[in-house]
Amino acid sequence: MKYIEISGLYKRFGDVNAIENLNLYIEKGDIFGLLGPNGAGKSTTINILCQLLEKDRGSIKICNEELRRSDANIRGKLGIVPQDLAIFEDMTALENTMFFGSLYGLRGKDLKEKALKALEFVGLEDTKKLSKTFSGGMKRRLNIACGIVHNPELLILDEPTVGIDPQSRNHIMKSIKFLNKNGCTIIYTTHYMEEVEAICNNIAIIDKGKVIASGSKESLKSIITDKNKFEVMVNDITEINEKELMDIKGIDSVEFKDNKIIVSIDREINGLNEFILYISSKSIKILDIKSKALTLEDVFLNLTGRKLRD
Ligand SMILES: Nc1ncnc2c1ncn2[C@@H]1O[C@H](COP(=O)(O)OP(=O)(O)OP(=O)(O)O)[C@@H](O)[C@H]1O
Repeated sequence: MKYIEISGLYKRFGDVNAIENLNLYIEKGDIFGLLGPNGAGKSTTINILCQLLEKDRGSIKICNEELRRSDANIRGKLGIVPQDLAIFEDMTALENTMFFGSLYGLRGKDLKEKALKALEFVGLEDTKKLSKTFSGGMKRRLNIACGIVHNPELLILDEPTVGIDPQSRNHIMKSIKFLNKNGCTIIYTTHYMEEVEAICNNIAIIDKGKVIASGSKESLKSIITDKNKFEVMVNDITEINEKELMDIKGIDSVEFKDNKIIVSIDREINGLNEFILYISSKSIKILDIKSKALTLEDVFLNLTGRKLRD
């Protein structure tokens, strides 16, 4: 069932077309990844969806009903975890969570119980200190508790893992999967393709305010079946020139990591032969060659000619 359907969405800020004819739909029960580089239009899209920003034009339907401004019914079903932390530094975790719960109409015993449950869920139940003493990861987790306190049926998270430690990141990833298993539809925006690969089932890749590809992870990767990717370990990487490699016919992209070259090669043109000849011509030894799985980063690179994170 189409849960959310966005069609022909436009938003302009002065001279900047932040969103330009954006179309996408999200199924109920999805963990839907909105993946794109900085400035692609992710936050603008979800701010319009959350009614924090007015669209210039276009249609947003939730359960087949056109979203109207200040629709209280929809607001109650939505949980929002904004990119910029929305917590009060001079309040404790419980006070913050209860404050946001009260905005959603929760009161009394029910409010406190739900706030404690949300804090337990993000692993902050025992914290009595003021939020200003929290680490970045703890603040991010509190931000999530404030967004889920009223048990929303749709949770929108805008880059919730920016600048946090790996432990908090893992906690957030696990929490999102758990919420989803319990019936919550999730929209997750990020420019970290690893996160999208790890938790999302359906994805829209957006760039310059438009959806450039959408579908399941597998269907997106099948866009680039004409490429092979290899990881080549060599004894000395210093003599290898990126431009010379890119000049070899059939070589699509090259990346260097320690003493490894990660190279994407056109299947049609047998560039691997030429690549090996080039390496040998420099008297460099190949220690290992592995075939590598394609990633969403490769899909983005293939579609735009740019990296997700430059
Ligand atoms: N309030 C605003 N005023 C002017 N320009 C804006 C405003 N909000 C966004 N923009 C511009 O609109 C474009 C899309 O921005 P948006 O924040 O939606 O991108 P994003 O994909 O969320 O990027 P990021 O990951 O950096 O948050 C950018 O060029 C941005 O500079």
